[in-house]
Amino acid sequence: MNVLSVASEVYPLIKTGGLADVVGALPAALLPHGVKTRTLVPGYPAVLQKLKKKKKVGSFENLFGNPATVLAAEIDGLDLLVLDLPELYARDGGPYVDATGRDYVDNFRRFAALSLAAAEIAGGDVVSGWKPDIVHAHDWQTALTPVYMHFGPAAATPTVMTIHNIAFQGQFGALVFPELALPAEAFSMQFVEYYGDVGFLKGGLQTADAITTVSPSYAQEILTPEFGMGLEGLLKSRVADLSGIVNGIDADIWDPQTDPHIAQHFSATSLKQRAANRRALEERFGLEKGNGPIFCVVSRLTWQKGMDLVAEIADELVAMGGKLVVLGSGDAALEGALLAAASRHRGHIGMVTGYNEPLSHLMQAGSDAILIPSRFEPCGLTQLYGLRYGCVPVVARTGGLADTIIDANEAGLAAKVATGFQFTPVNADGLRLAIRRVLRAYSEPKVWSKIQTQGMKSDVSWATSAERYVSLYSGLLGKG
Ligand SMILES: Nc1ncnc2c1ncn2[C@@H]1O[C@H](COP(=O)(O)OP(=O)(O)O[C@H]2O[C@H](CO)[C@@H](O)[C@H](O)[C@H]2O)[C@@H](O)[C@H]1O
Repeated sequence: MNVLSVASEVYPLIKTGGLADVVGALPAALLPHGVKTRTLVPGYPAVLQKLKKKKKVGSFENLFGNPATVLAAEIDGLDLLVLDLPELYARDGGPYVDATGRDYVDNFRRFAALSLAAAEIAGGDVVSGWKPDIVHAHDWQTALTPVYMHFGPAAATPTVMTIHNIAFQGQFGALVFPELALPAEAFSMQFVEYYGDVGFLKGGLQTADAITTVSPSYAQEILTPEFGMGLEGLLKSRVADLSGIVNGIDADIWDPQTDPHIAQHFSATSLKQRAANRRALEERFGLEKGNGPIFCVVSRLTWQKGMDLVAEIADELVAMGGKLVVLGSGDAALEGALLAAASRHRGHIGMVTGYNEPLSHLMQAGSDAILIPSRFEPCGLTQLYGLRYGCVPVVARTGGLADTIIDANEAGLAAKVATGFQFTPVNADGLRLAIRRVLRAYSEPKVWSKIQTQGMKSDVSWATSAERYVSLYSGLLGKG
């Protein structure tokens, strides 16, 4: 089976968040099942620079007014198609924002072009000798793919639309519609019209044959007004085609026994070796040496991720005997509040702002617990990395966090299945209580190491979820 996966980012070429990790790791997990994935991404400078060998395999004379080339390349086993269209993708900033952090004004065109290219490739006339059996689009940036396919040459090819985060919907003013090269009838309730605007994700959710999101709990939550963010009605009407498949992690990249970014390798049977990573972390963040637990945060600094709650309880965390290290960037006010906490508690709270992949590995290896107080979380990956690294997850009971962490309550401990701490309600009081529970468990080394080892033994691989994607794809092909 051939799958065309289309996304705006893919690890290890370009990453701003968890989407890239998933798009980068899923193909290898599908391969043993006979599913061959080609991944189409935009030719941002960061992507083109990293490709050693690339071969032109197709072209467009005119994609929204510009010529474009489709390049084929391979990196770390990923079979890539890269849409080289300098007028839209050769920019100085990131994939979505300019160097000053503002959204590119032509994002609708940049990602409509990616989606249209995917639809044309699915039609089979662009990359000679290759045509996918299934097209899998990820998030709003590629959500017009099934819409273009519906009105184009690949109307019969089954499509899957995956929601990684419904908060980002790709909503643009109605004025952009004439520029999208869609027939007039597409500006209607059944397609892209969304409260009088154009909704990219809305169009994809209307048109795709199957809709998935990245955990079973989030699949339920987005049917409610609290989490559906305006799309709950549409999703309810498509509930028969909606499923939640939990993310896995790339167990080769995130392996404490081989990780090149950590100070000392370790496993569930050599947890003492984690100490060298703790020392490296203390040094990196200027922490005083001591025995209390080190909590870490590796996150975009946003309201979604509950980072205001971390800032709010930081003083008490230190007063209770804990230490805190934070790696993240995002909202300036949240960044300021966390930096202020770090300067109030030098030696006890450390912060590094920005994006730093190697440091994120050391933090999982050297901290005792990872705080994830998200207000909503489609799946979450950092708690899965935490499980694998013996860095006990302390999570809000929501979405994929609720699905992947087993609470260390008495029953969970007695049954030897507990892997972390869940809390609700998701507010400062909830987080405070959770931290108190962590400190109590940490003071009993036997209890603590049991939680760590149980977490390290839990299956965070892609194996089960890859099977679920394969049966979803097969079901769609069977439907014909
Ligand atoms: N400053 C920093 N430096 C280095 N690395 C950093 C970093 N900040 C974050 N990261 C990394 O970025 C990734 C974040 O992934 P998440 O799944 O936690 O959230 P995100 O909201 O991006 O993803 C969305 O999509 C994914 C994929 O489906 C869902 O799991 C999730 O719930 C959804 O919100 C992790 O790999 C993390 O280590």
